[in-house]
Amino acid sequence: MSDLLAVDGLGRRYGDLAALDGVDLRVAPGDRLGLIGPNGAGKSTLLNLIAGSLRPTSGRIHFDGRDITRLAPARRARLGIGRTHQHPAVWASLPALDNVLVAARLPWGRFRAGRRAKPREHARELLAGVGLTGVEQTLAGALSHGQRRQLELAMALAGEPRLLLLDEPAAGLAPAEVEVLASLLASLPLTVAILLVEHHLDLVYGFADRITVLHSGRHVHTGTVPETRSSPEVAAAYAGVMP
Ligand SMILES: Nc1ncnc2c1ncn2[C@@H]1O[C@H](COP(=O)(O)OP(=O)(O)OP(=O)(O)O)[C@@H](O)[C@H]1O
Repeated sequence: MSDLLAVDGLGRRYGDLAALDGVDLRVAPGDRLGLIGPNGAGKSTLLNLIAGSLRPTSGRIHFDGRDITRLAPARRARLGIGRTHQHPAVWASLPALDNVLVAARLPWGRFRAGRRAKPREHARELLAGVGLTGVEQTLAGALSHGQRRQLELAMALAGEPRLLLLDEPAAGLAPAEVEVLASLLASLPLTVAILLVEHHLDLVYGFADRITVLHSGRHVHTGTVPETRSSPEVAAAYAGVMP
């Protein structure tokens, strides 16, 4: 199958520090790719470069065959790249339902979900799909941290992305909430490819078809879950003994 996302030689420097150093990555439609690595490995940098909130200092990014390296984040979103953040980005003073409605009408949603005949019904369905029923009129700021994560996921899905970038969705969740998240991720449709950045390795191993490992800004491994579990390079990266 042809690539949905192709990342070639991607790099980002901060002065002398290479936060990301010549990384290649491929994501096919419907892929479930886990992106792991110890703290400071460059995972969020790679995700932000793909989303467009950060500009690379080297390399190219293609989405659906189009060079998006210099495109603004909203234009990438309109092409079908959705994301969630390490700290859920929701409008705290708006009810949960309105958060989804607004997300569906933003520039990237206008030509997709925002065109739906019954937007409120659709927004309710999206909330139910992420396990949020009965809190439609609750202000997002009054939701628990786990619920805000679920809400942000519904908001990202409102844009009907073809690629969804998830930045540490399990961070700050209680074990029971991680289980809810795992079933939620498993229920997402294969029309959306998912790139999951996560420190919760059991969650990644249960979810991903393939796993890419970064260390000190460099790609050290891509393989299946069993290959990743038994990789000496991965063990070394986590032991902090990679050169
Ligand atoms: N704005 C910045 N200025 C300087 N250095 C930065 C900046 N952002 C990131 N870095 C550095 O780039 C490297 C990669 O950071 P990044 O946040 O991508 O890692 P990560 O794998 O996501 O880490 P974590 O798992 O801790 O979130 C780190 O050494 C980090 O300190």
